[in-house]
Amino acid sequence: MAVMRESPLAFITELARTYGGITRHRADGETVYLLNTPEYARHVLKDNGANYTKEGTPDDAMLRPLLGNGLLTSNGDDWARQRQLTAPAFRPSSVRTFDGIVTDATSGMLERWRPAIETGTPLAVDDHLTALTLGILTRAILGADLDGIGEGFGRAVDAVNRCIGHYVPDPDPDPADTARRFAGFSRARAFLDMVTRTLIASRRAAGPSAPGSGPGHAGNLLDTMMSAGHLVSDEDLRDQVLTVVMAGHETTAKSLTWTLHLLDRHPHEAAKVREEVDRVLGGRPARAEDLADLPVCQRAVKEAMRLYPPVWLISRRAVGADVIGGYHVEPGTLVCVSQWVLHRHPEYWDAPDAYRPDRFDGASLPSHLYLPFGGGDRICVGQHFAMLEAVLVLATLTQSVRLETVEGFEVEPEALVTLRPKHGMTMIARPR
Ligand code: HEM
Repeated sequence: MAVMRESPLAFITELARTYGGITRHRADGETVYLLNTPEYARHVLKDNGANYTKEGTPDDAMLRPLLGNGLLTSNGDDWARQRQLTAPAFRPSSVRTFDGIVTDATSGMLERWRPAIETGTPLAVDDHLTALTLGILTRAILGADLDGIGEGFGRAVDAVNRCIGHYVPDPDPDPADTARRFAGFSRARAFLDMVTRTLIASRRAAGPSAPGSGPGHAGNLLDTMMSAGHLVSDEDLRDQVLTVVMAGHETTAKSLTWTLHLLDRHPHEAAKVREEVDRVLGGRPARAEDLADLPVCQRAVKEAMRLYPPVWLISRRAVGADVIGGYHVEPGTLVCVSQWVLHRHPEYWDAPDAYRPDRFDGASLPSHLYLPFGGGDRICVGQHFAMLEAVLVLATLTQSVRLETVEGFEVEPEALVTLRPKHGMTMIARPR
C-alpha cells in the first residue's frame, strides 16, 4: 500500500500493465476496481452511468466540506436540475464572449513580467498561471473584478488546495502539519464563503439590469442562475460559484503549465505554434473567432493533456450490482478510471510517452480513450471555456515571449487532486 500512497501513478500503471483491462486491489480496507480499457470506462461513465454515483467516493469526501452540494458533488435528480440550470452559461456560444477577458488578463500578466523578461529572472510560471486563470474565471463567471480582495481570494483558494490536495494516510505521519493545514482550510473556507455571499448579495441588490447581464454582453454564471428566480437559494448559488471557481482554475492552469513545459522540450513543435500564431494573428490580439484557425495551438494543448491529464483519476461507487469484464461488482464498490493509464496505454497509442501533437490531426479515437474532461453525462461542463482559455492564453504568450525551463530544473509529476509538477515550473521568459 505504501507504493500506492507514495507513487500512485507508478502503482496504477503497473497494475494495468501487469493485470490487464480490469484489476482489483484493496485500499483503505475496501475493494477497488481499476478499469483500463476505453470500453469499460465508457460502461461506467456513460452506458451504465446511471448505476454509478459520486456519493461516498474519496473525491466526494475531500470536496464536499468546501463545495457543499454544487454541480461537481451532487447526484441524481438534484445534479440533473443543477446541470440544466448551469449549462447555458457554458455553451460554446456563451463562453466565446469571454475572449477579451482572457487576452486582456494575459497581457496584464505579461506586463507584470516585464522586469523579469528584461533581466532574464526566472518566474514561477505555474503560480502565475494559477493566479491568471483564477482572475479570468472570477471575472468571467461572476461578472466581477475582485481587484481589492483578489489577492486574499487567491491565497484562500491556495490554502484550500493545499488541504484538499493532500491525502492524509492512516496513521498520520505528521499530525501537527495536518492540523495546521486544516486550520488554514477553515479560515479560507470562511473567507471564500463571505466573498461569494457578498457578491451574490450585491448582484441581487443590483437586480436584473446589472451591468453585464444585458443581451449581447458576456453573460455570467451568477446572472444565468439568478434568472432562474426563486428556485435558486443563496446557499445553492454559493455552492455553485465555489464549485466552478475551484473546478475551473487549477485544472486549466495545469494544462497550460504542462503545455509550456512540453513545448520548451520540443523546439520543433514550439516553432510550429509560433509560425501559426504569427501567420493567423499578425500581432493583433487573439479572438474567439480565431480558434478554428489555430489548430496547431489546439493540438499542442490536447497532447499536453494526454500526457499530463490535469484530472488523472475519476472514481465512482456502484449503486446496484454490475458485471464488468467478468467480475461481479457488488453494490457500494469503488470503481476507478484513470486518464493517466488510458492516455498512455501502449495498446492504443503509438509511442505513448512521446509528445506528438499531430496525432490529433483528424484522427478518430476509440470512444472514452481520451478523457481529459471525463465522459458521459458528467463530462466537464467547463470544457469549452477551458479550451478557449488555454488556446488564447497560449497564443497571447507566444506572441511576446519564448518560455524556457531553467537549466537543470527537475520536472516531476505529482498526483494530488490535479496532476501538477511537484517542484512547480520555474521558467525564464525570453522576449521574441
Ligand atoms: C483543462 C481544464 C479542465 C479539466 C482538465 C477539467 C476536467 C474535468 C473532469 C475530468 C471532470 C469530470 C469529473 C468526474 O467525472 O468525476 C470535470 C467536471 C467538471 N468541471 Fe472541469 N475541467 C477543466 C476545466 C473546467 C472549467 C474551466 C470549469 C468551469 C468554468 C470546470 C467545471 C467543472 C464542473 C462544474 C464539473 C462537474 C460537472 C458535472 O458533474 O456535471 N472545469 N472537469
